[in-house]
Amino acid sequence: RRKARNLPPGPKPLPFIGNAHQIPPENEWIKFKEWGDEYGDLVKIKMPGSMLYIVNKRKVVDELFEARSAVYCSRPNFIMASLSGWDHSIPTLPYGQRLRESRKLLKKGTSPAAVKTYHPYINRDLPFFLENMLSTPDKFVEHYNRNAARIALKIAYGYEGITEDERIIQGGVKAMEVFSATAVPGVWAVDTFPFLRHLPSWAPFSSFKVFAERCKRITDEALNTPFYEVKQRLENGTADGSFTSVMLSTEKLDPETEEIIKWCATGIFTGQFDTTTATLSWFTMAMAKYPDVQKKAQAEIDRVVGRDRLPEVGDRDSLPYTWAILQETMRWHPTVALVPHMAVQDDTYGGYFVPAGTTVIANVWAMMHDENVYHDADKFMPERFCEEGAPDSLSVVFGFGRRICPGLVVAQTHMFVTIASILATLNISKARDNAGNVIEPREDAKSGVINFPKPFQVSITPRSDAAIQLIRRSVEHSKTLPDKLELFSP
Ligand code: HEM
Repeated sequence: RRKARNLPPGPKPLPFIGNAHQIPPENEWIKFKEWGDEYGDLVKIKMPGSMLYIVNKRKVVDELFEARSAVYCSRPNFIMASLSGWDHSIPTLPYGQRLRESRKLLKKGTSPAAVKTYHPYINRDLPFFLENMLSTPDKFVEHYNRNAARIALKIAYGYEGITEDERIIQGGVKAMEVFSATAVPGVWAVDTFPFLRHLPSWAPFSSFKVFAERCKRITDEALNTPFYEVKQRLENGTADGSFTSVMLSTEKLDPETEEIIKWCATGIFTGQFDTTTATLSWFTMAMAKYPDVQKKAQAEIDRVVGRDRLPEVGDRDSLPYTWAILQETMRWHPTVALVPHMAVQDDTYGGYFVPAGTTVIANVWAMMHDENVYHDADKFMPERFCEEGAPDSLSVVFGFGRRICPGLVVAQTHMFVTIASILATLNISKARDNAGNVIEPREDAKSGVINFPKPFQVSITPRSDAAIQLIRRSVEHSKTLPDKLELFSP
């Protein structure tokens, strides 16, 4: 049937391995964009035993993932991720009742109204983060990670205090490493040939099972521990306000609903820290490479917020240039560069046949580097988002249609205020080696689901003595505030 229909063009495949040998292990979105320029709106790629379509243009993604969202709403097989303990995670769920219920429940804790109740906590936590940046600036990635993880842990499970959280954070970091390695479409043979999962662990070609079993132990420990601790605390009457405690107390509980709540909490916890850390890492690189942008944003913050207090979540509307920096960061190096959806029924686009079950990958990086939309796309220029009618990047980088990221409000809120606070108090510049030569940060991404830059060095210093005093005063003030989250009503 497929032969009889008109399939889109694509690079010439080899027998058995298809195009696998032509896909680079890193920055593959650049290659996909080149193929888009050569072959058109839909590019067909053959992988061993499966077929992927790549979409590089926003108008096509709008047409498929937004206007025909009911068709392009599922996910490809993530059997390897599933065997590794991520079997009910929301991002890998196929479209269906379970996904709808999960998203409905998750929305109660991530809606704009719920996120408003997190503002005081996010504002309270920032001075501690800035203090860490002052004392060990070289560990900036770790500080981003810890700050995001603490906020995510607070929202998801209500944990308190840095030291207490550390063991849970370490577990979450490891679980996310497992996710990033196992949830990449087309990489694991078992995702293409599901029967392989039934091989016994000692059989030839089944080393993936031994790896998956090891991963599953890490994932189970990381994701079950915080959830069951909240349950225990609820029973003891000592649980703090959190998504999990609110949901376990207000939903009509049966084992399935409880399981859904557990995976929603996992979605909040693990959805936040890697994505935020990756985005803020690219922001840091941008500030080092583009000092004029940094100065302009600092001038805006000094003018609007002054130097006597830190920026807060509520300042967002009065800081359009700083907001444009967030938009430009997410355009320059989108956090999730490739977004896979799966068609649940046969479809056609531009005369080409899309069989049910085809994985269609939206190349967000290509859309954000389309020269017809964003001139000098490789350059970091927040000004482009200050112009009248500028095409929005935030409506693309968080995904599409029925699978759009449920955490986008909390993510944008947290990242914005973090960026504004850094700019208010710190200077970021290029690092120098021992001989005094400038070290140019390289725009290289690691491989994986989340687009992290490879490790790079910058210099982070306080803007002034007054900025150091402001951070110290704010830390003291934060210590007087409760390390608790206000409860949202579901
Ligand atoms: C920089 C921050 C973030 C970025 C760039 C981001 C981006 C994305 C993208 C592109 C998707 C896939 C959407 C699609 O398939 O069309 C997604 C899904 C998801 N995100 Fe986020 N995200 C971020 C933060 C968060 C946060 C803070 C949470 C939790 C509160 C979260 C939870 C989720 C969940 C649960 C899904 C799966 C949704 C589904 O498959 O139906 N994300 N995110």
